[in-house]
Amino acid sequence: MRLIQNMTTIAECTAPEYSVPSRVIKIAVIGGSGVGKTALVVRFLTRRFIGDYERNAGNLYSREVQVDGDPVTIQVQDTPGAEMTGDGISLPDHAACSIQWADAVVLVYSVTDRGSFDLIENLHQLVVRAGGAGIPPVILLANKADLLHLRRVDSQQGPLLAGTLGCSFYEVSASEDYNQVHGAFHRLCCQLAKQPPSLASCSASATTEKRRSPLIPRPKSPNMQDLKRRFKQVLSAKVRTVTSV
Ligand SMILES: Nc1nc2c(ncn2[C@@H]2O[C@H](COP(=O)(O)OP(=O)(O)OP(=O)(O)O)[C@@H](O)[C@H]2O)c(=O)[nH]1
Repeated sequence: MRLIQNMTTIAECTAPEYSVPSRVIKIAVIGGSGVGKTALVVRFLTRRFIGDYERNAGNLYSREVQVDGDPVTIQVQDTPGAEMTGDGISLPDHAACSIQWADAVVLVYSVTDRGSFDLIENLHQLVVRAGGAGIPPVILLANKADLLHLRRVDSQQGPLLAGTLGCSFYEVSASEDYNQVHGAFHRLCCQLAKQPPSLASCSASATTEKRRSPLIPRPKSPNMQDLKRRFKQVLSAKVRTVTSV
């Protein structure tokens, strides 16, 4: 019951009803496995940090928010983790499709995982190749900044890499700091919302449609139900723990 009340509060804060159709902004979140992609997306959209997630199958989350006073529907595509293999990078099909679909890409590594940092340049190349003439805006997020004792990527390396790639950089902690996470995503949304509809996405964006091959399946449909299910799972796990003590 408490959970439902909380969800209602979140919905009231961030998803008011609008009478005019809102602009749609599509963001794909890409990175190595376990870097906190899901945690970041859920933190941004719900303010909450949930410690445990099933391995990522690639959910699409959708929410209406206000950007500079205008209603905007933000769709955030969470993706399965990329990995480095002997012959290069292995990116699940779903993540590759998401790059084609998105208006903007959030590249994520964990400061505790050197391998995830080493993937970023290759992932950026994939984004550039998928974008063709119209490379989408990209931001680089270094997550898990709270785990100081486990740090494997120096704090100067992220900004340096971002400078080389020509994208903005944010070091964040999904677990400790909502404002950092929100700030990074929100600035990206503002940037996209300022672009004219022909460049940023609206429901029938010409640019996005051009980049999307008819053979590429669309990412999974909007899934707030899945979020609610996860909250319930976490809540019932906590209740079980309390009962068993
Ligand atoms: N300490 C700390 N842990 C985090 C942070 N972000 C995520 N985690 C933890 O890291 C683990 C992986 O987080 P996920 O959000 O599932 O990562 P993912 O990138 O979606 O993982 P895959 O689904 O395997 O691709 C979970 O145990 C999270 O609780 C953070 O900022 N700080």
